[in-house]
Amino acid sequence: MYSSIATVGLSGTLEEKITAIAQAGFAGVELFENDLTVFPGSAREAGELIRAHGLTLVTLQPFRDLEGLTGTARQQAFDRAEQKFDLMAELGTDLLMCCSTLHPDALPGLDRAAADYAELGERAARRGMRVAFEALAWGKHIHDYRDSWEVVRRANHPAVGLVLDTFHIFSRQTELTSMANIPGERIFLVQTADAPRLSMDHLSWSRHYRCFPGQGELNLDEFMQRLVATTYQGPLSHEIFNDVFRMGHSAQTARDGLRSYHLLRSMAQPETVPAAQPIDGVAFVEINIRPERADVLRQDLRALGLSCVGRHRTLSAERWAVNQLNIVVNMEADFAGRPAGRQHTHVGAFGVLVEHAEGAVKRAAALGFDLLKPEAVGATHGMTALRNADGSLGYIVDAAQLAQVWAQEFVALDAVPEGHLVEVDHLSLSMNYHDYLSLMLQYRAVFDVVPSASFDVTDPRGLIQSQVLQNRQHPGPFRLALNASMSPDTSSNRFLHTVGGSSVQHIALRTTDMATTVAALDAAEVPCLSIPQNYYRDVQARFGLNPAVTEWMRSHDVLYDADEGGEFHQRYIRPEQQSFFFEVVQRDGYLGLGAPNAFVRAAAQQQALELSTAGGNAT
Ligand SMILES: O=C(O)c1ccc(O)c(O)c1
Ligand SMILES: [Mg+2]
Repeated sequence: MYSSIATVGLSGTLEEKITAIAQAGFAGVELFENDLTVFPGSAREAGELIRAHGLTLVTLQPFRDLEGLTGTARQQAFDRAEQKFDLMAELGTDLLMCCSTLHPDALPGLDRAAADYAELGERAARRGMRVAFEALAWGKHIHDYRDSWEVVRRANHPAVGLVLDTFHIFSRQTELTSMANIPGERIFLVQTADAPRLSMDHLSWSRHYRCFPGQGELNLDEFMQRLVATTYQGPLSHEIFNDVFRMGHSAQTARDGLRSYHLLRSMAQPETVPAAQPIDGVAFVEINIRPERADVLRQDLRALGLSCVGRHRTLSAERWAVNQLNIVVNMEADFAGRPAGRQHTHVGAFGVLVEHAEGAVKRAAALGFDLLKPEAVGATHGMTALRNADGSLGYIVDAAQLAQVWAQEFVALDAVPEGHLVEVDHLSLSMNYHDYLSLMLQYRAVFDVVPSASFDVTDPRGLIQSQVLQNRQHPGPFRLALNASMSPDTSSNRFLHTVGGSSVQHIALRTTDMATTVAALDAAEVPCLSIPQNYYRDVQARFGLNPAVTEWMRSHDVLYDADEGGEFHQRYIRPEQQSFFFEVVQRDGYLGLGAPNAFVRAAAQQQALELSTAGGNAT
């Protein structure tokens, strides 16, 4: 099998698409005919462009509405096909990909379709060409791969083969066991796509929401195993119709496409790549801050019960800790490997804990992800980092390495205190829309984490799409919320503008005793996000708590939720001040991240912003 991608999946002109595809390292490309139609040169020049970039032109696609016609309509369909064969000769490809018909006059019948394809195959063969037949999920008569295979089988012509497209197969929930009946050499093309599970018509779902394998929810693992069993040897070609991919950033999209291809190959041959490991928690969060601003942060950390337990031996950086919670306050003006263009205080890096860091790093490298090796930037801590699409770093670290980092990189100042705060509960990233699927792929491909269903947070200025990556064994120790918004003024996009790019927007810290943590924050006069009063009327009505409990939450701006696992309390501190902010949570068996409260938080942030702007206090 070899890598390929359809031009429809990228943004830009044909030349831009081909450049991005070649630079990412693909071997082949499917030419979507619209891209040829608007190409300013001839078909021959388009073919030369593709070959000059070292790519194989896998197929011209799609050819539509061939089978099931009679009389002149049938004749015209074959004439049209002959003209596409002329085009293919000039382009330099031998395969025409044909979709099952949507023609209003097309008649049903597998034998009729098989006879049409036998004739098309015969015409193609005369010119040294081949045709491949695909069942569209919304095909008029043929919308199931078992039927398209039956057409190919009955056509019984060496120049007629099958297309398997994972979207069409999974979107109709067709069983995969019948793949075992198809000899690998009769499959001429495999088109790979993933997708979120949505309930909408097949065509709209396919044309707008496809994504790369590893970004959606289809069972591509099983598909790949069954495909290997057929002994198929041809291209694995991503065919992705996606609204975000069409908007731009083709180089990044193409690179992700190749990573996704490596992921598919690893599903087919799991023994070739180290297994994905679960994430056991957030090892540390590193905050980049200018020295003159650090005192406010130190004050907040102290109020939260953290102590400054170490000073970096060579850099202007401090380690603050309590129990398993570690925050590195980095005051270096310019630190190698950090994202460019960030002005404000921001989270420049965080570390994720795995059992064997070396295995996870090897897996990430094998799948083609960008890694920052410590040697490359003259760092002595020994930790390799994934370079997140947002520019921040995701260090991969195991317990032994982490202990060594603290012992060797920092001069110990104090013992790590015990207190009510125990660890990072979750991180919430706000990112550019085009980074969303990129990060999703990275975490899901490298680690054994799974996404929650996607949901929309209603911000006063628009919707924020949100999804949580978490342990497969749920509830587990790791949760990473991904947020992105198409609306320019939502809280997540305001944050992007302030910080100068995607980053961690809030760090949620878990306390075992919210009342004590709140009292300590109040005693230290750490401001918290003011929650609208009406929220508590609704909490009281929904949960029927003791009114005194609700009143305590109201007077302390604590948010509440409960699910089948248990109760949840949250409080946001110093909102908007340092661009990112802390959240303190207490979870007593609760499974989620307080999603039902997210719209209240977004509105409260908007109100806080308006107040601070009106008062001339904007930071
Ligand atoms: O949406 C379409 O029309 C379309 C075209 C070609 C394909 O291979 C496909 O899967 C869908
Ligand atoms: Mg297809």
